[in-house]
Amino acid sequence: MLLTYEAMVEAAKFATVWVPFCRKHGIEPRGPESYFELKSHPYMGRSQEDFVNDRRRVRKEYDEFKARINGLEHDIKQRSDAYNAARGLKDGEPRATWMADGSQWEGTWVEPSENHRKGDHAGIVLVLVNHPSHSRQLGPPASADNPLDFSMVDVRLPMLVYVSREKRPGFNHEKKAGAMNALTRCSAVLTNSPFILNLDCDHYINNSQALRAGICFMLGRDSDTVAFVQFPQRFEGVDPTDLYANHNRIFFDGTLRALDGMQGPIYVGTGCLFRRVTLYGFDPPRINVGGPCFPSLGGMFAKTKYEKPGLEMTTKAAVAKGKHGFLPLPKKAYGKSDAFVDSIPRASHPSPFADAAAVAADEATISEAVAVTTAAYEKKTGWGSDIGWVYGTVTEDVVTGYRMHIKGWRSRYCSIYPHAFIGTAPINLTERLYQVLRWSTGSLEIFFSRNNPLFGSTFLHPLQRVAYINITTYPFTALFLIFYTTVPALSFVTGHFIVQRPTTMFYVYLAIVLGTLLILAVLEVKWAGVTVFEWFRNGQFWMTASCSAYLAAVCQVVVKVVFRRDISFKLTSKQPAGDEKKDPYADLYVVRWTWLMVTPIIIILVNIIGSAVAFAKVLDGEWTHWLKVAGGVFFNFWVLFHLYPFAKGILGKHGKTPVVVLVWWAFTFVITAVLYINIPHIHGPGGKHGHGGAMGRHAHHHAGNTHVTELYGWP
Ligand SMILES: O=c1ccn([C@@H]2O[C@H](COP(=O)(O)OP(=O)(O)O[C@H]3O[C@H](CO)[C@@H](O)[C@H](O)[C@H]3O)[C@@H](O)[C@H]2O)c(=O)[nH]1
Ligand SMILES: [Mn+2]
Repeated sequence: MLLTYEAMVEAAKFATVWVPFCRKHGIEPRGPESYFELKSHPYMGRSQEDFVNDRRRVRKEYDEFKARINGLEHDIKQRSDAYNAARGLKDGEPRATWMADGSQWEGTWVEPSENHRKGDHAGIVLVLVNHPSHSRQLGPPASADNPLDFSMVDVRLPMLVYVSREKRPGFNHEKKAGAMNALTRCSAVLTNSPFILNLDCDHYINNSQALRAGICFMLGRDSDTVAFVQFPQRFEGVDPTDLYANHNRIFFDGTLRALDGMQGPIYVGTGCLFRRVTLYGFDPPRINVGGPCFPSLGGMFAKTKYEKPGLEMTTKAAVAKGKHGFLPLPKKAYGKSDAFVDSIPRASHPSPFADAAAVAADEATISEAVAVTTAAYEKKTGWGSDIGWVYGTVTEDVVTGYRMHIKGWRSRYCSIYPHAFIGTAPINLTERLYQVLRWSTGSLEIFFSRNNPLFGSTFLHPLQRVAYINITTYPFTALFLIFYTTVPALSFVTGHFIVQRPTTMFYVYLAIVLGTLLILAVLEVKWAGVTVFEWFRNGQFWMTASCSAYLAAVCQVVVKVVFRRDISFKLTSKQPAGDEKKDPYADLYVVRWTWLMVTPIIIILVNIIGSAVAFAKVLDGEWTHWLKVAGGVFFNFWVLFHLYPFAKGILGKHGKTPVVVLVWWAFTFVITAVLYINIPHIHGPGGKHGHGGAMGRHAHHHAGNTHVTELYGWP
């Protein structure tokens, strides 16, 4: 949409001031919004006067820039109305949207019409800032209309291009994966840099050294087998108590970092630096994924060893003659653009063609760049399967990284401080549940696809395979969790218990499971640097997500696999901009009802009622083993403890007062207990049927009168 384009034009204009200013004074962070919000003293160690003046000036420029951005929508509309009026359009004639230079905008129009509406428009490639020169370019000294002295500063800006791929109704554009593939081809034609940084639209660069840090892992000794460098995702705008575990610390600082000791972290969609050729389906130059534990297991059964193509295959002459034999896939798999295919050897062997000035953004290049982003380009090619981002799942990231790992590529984890990139997270319960629903659905889709990690090539490190199996099957935990969180509490009501008299083996299993959990927890807290509080938050949100989103994901995927119905992708909406100043976390307690909330609510009720009934039975004298009852009730409370953030979330703005949840729960508890005692009911044995068990053993007989509760197992 023209709005995005013109906002980029404004940003490019502001950058001519902002970037040299940052270079001159070593400004950090480089995002102007976060920089100007800094509370700490920004004057430390800098030449006072010059800096203070420059800063004041840039601040003013920034405020004006923001005002222009905010006014854009209005300006574009007004300008277009003026142009359209000047042309004396009759009623019913389409009203075009006009660019500042007086030409018609090709993309989506303010008033949609044929070929100019969302999902139906031509492709557009517009160069906003062209290739910078290779040598330093100093700026102008201070002058009357420009008080900023840039005479000692390099003022070059990197190339900046607006790309909007062609969209047609009824065409599967493959969402983000499709967008990334179009961008990859487009950038190959325009710049063909050997490395690609991929950021979501809701992320920004927070540390100017991030790229350099990442590149080190790509260029260092022995790093030619590294396909991508993954940075942890960091978020801002999350409430301080991180009610729904948005920071995901265990995953980023524990899991991803641990994977670094094997073949490398999985690709998580954003904050990732790629080696371009790995996206083209190239194999690594060597296989060395074994690591210290399994030095030769990786690739042990591999039939073919990859050989690096001779450089003679990639010379200009050879390429001109159409010798594309060095390509890992047939030439036609890459699509019909010769310009694109010719860019591949230059990306895989950049040195002979180091002369990058050869790449010019002339008219022919631009029309080629548009051509590779057309909707039909990928028809009958390998894009989306063997080349580029992989299609067919809503979590294209995991599977794209996976396909590189099974070729024997490694990946690296790069965590730096200040955080390399920062993004926004959904702080609202509903959005958060939808987000994990999408992730868990995507994971299962991968499991039920040809990319099931059970069958991946032997180049995959054995433990890496275990990690991939875990990441594609974890939603199944929902089935067990639902059982664990309801059956014990229901047993209090019905009086039938699954575990009658735990055996020694039962206790041994229990001890092993608890011991493992404890070791894991210690590792996560001590080694990954996750605080104990964050650790609990993680556990709490895991239970919430598991009994709602994971369960729904399992159902959705079963429907997809059985009935072949497609799953729709909903963009995660983040907290709305606007009255941020008032309460930045206002969205946290906005309740939007969803079916995903049903199971957790049921589980909460079942556990409160179960405990209340048990309590009543003891009061009533029906049960005498009160200590054992207490054990079971404790387990119910443990479940409730995990669902506490969820309960807070659904209470909406009342949940802001922490005690309110507890008051509600206590109320339900008391009512149930009182009702149970006062309503006449059948005391005594039941036991017509047994429950199936995920508890390690089944009770084969129900001793009708034993009112004994025991430990039910621990989640
Ligand atoms: O049709 C689409 C939908 C999404 N996007 C991009 O995809 C990103 C991810 O979508 P978002 O709504 O921000 O989802 P999140 O849940 O925040 O994203 C996480 O999960 C996704 C699915 O696993 C990954 O793709 C993301 O990189 C990862 O940050 C967006 O920022 C967009 O840049 C598109 O380009 N086209
Ligand atoms: Mn996102």
